[in-house]
Amino acid sequence: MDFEYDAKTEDYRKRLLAFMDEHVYPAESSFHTDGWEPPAILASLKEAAKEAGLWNLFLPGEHGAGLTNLQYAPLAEITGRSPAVAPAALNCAAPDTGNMEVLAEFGTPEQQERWLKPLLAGEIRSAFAMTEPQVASSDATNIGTRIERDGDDYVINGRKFYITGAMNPNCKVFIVMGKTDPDAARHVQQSQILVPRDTPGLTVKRGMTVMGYTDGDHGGHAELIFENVRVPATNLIGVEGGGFAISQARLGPGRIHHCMRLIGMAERALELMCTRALARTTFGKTLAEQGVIQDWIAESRVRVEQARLLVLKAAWLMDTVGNKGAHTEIQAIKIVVPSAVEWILDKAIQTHGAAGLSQDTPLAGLWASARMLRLADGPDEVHKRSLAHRELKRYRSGS
Ligand SMILES: Cc1cc2nc3c(=O)[nH]c(=O)nc-3n(C[C@H](O)[C@H](O)[C@H](O)COP(=O)(O)OP(=O)(O)OC[C@H]3O[C@@H](n4cnc5c(N)ncnc54)[C@H](O)[C@@H]3O)c2cc1C
Repeated sequence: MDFEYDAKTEDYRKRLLAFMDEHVYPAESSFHTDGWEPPAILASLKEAAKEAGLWNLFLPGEHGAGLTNLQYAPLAEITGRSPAVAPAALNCAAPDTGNMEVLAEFGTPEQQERWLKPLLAGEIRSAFAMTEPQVASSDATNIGTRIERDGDDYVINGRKFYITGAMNPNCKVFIVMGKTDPDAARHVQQSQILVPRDTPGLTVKRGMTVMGYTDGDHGGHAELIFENVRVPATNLIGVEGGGFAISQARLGPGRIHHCMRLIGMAERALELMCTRALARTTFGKTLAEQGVIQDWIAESRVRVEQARLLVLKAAWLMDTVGNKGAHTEIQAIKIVVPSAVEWILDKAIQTHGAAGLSQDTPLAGLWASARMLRLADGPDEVHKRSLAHRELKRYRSGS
């Protein structure tokens, strides 16, 4: 087993680390806004990233940088050190990454020309609208929004919430999941369709915070109302009834990208924890000399290494046996990594005392991100249920 990065990954890492020092960390304070608008500095960061050849790193194949998951993992980790700034600057931010993957894989040439091209160029943003406030959306078969065929159009009615990116005025298109045939078999009732933001009948009702944070450009989550929203039938992605299968295809990469970035968040938290522990003295000793703090530091290092190894294994499996073959490991990392990183952030906050809860360090915002990732892209319990089913299947008689 070879634990070294290959030459291409090393080259990207070196350039990305320099980009973080030169552009990303100095821009962080400009991203601390209470509003929903993307900070003005983002446009110049994107130009700098393009110039540095650090663009669309997440996307394998002809449309992106052509990196494998294993090559992208350590790079996404580095961007996770500043998750509100770096992924957006490099055009590697959710939910656009998943939407670009869907359009690259399932989009028609016309859909790719109209939406994928400007997304790849970083000219517009997009959102993915599945979750609904009225139903338990962790079970995607509950989704009730109707997408009904009417002549050459589809007409959409429904309500969505926590739709990431929708508060950003530059978010020009939504991929909406809804039911085209409620009477079909459970997993072929749903379809996905492209809805331009300015379509009549679509209302961005309100912004939704995450534990009080607007999430700015990184999130900007919103509640949406669809009232007789009419789009041409050619806006359907793939085939009628294919929505569930498309969701499954997008979630594998989306989940691992989140986990890769979480590792970077944990590394940053550990760095801050150690620096603070060495700098503060209580009761005649530095915090770094207190046994309990040493325990947190050691535990943090061990947990982050375990998490990283599991993420890298999942990435390697996605490259070698495909996303489907890596299903168990993708679920495993979605269960393990947000919790591990939430724990590390909690200890880093505690080490900082009151300052850890304030806007003077990035820790409180990072903690909220780790906490929300125990829900977003599926709650822990749902991943555990599905992993346990697969594990039990191995021992059922006759299987
Ligand atoms: C910050 C943030 C951003 C998001 N962005 C998007 C987005 O861009 N687009 C989008 O469509 N959605 C988005 N979501 C929504 C997210 O995907 C859903 O919240 C998630 O899938 C859970 O659905 P729910 O909220 O309806 O919870 P429910 O389905 O009502 O579940 C509630 C709780 O029930 C428990 N539970 C559920 N099933 C089981 C089970 N089988 N066994 C045991 N316990 C169970 C879990 O503890 C779960 O947390 C986002 C959410 C957040 C917080």
